[in-house]
Amino acid sequence: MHYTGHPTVLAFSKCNYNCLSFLRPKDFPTLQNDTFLRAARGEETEHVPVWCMRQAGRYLPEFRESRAGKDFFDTCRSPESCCELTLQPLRRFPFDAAIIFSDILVVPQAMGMDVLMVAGKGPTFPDPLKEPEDLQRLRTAVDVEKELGYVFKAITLTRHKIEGKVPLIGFTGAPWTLMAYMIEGGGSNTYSKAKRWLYRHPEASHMLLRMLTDVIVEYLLGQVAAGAQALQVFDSHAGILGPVQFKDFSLPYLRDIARRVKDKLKETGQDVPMIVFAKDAHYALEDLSQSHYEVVGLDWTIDPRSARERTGGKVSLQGNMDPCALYSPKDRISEIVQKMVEGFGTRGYIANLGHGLYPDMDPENVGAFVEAVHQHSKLMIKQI
Ligand SMILES: Cc1c2[nH]c(c1CCC(=O)O)Cc1[nH]c(c(CCC(=O)O)c1C)Cc1[nH]c(c(CCC(=O)O)c1C)Cc1[nH]c(c(C)c1CCC(=O)O)C2
Repeated sequence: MHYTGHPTVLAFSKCNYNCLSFLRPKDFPTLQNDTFLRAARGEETEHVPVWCMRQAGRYLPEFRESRAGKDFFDTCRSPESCCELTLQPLRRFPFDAAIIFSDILVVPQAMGMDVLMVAGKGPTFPDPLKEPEDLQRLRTAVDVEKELGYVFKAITLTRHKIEGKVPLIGFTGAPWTLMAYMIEGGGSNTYSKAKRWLYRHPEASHMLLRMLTDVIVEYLLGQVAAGAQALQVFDSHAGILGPVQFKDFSLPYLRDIARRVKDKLKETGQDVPMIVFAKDAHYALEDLSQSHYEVVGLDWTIDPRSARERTGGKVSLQGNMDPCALYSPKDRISEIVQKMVEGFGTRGYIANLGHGLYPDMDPENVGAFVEAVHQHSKLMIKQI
């Protein structure tokens, strides 16, 4: 990493994590490209902003090199590493936003659960929640600053090091998605252990979801205080629920998170756009567009025009190219992007993929995607 310029940052590079406290969330460099923030608020832009979920990831050789031989969660706990990994994609592509490198599973860790990242298997909980009694194992009053302060430090450091080029997005997992991991113990095709709780132990399920919601609200507020300029809530396993269970076990908590975060931020005169990404929950689009989030993120199973109709202009939309379209030749990517942007329209729209980038994707094609969004949208906006 090259630390240049500001003397405090220079000093920082020589010290370790423990002496980061002097690096306060203040005097951040002026934001030069606010296209993403304007689009989130439905304001006019000169081009459609674009970023990719998992833009800091294994498809980049420099990411693989930085991560080599290091434990995943040790990397998450190192603000310097998180900062470097967040900045890597920005050095290659003109993305309009950065997302802090971290993971949604740091929240269950903060609540007292062990989570390991096992190569070839993914996230693994050695001791998942099995029965409602297991809720007693969780910390009741989580000291978010103490348990997750390392994420806040990573955000503050990164916001300085981005030098105002683009806004920095903070994020969290949604209560249902985190609950699913905590009970399942890892990834699953059916999430049937977690869904079993919903049918068999609805009260305990709501108790766990409420506990998660309380931690998430504080966590998101801490991220904003540390320098996050937008927030995304990932409900990656929303689709497995179906409309009835989503309305009962996910939506109320997603709403509660947005309302509580916004109410608190209003007290201090802050306004930070919030994005909800409930993957495969197309059945809930109408509800999601009235859930206090400025932006609704979409996976690729939703047609852009019908998403616009169903959300009735109430929110900005983000998404939703099939990540696998990046396996196409570059001219085909450009055509697919053009259709997508035409479908969504250029106002109140943030281009993204419908889910994260995969490790075997060609960085050059990611570059072609970003360029196509900028190029087509600039032309379309000029013609309006
Ligand atoms: C479900 C979920 C997780 N983590 C996350 C989600 C929600 C988004 C989604 O639906 O994908 C969120 C996440 N995880 C990561 C980010 C970083 C920011 C970014 O998008 O660039 C974000 C936003 C880094 C990461 N998190 C992870 C990686 C890859 C592992 C590595 O770097 O060694 C990255 C870049 C690990 C991870 N962490 C998780 C999974 C399923 C995996 C993949 C495991 C595997 O493929 O082996 C849990």
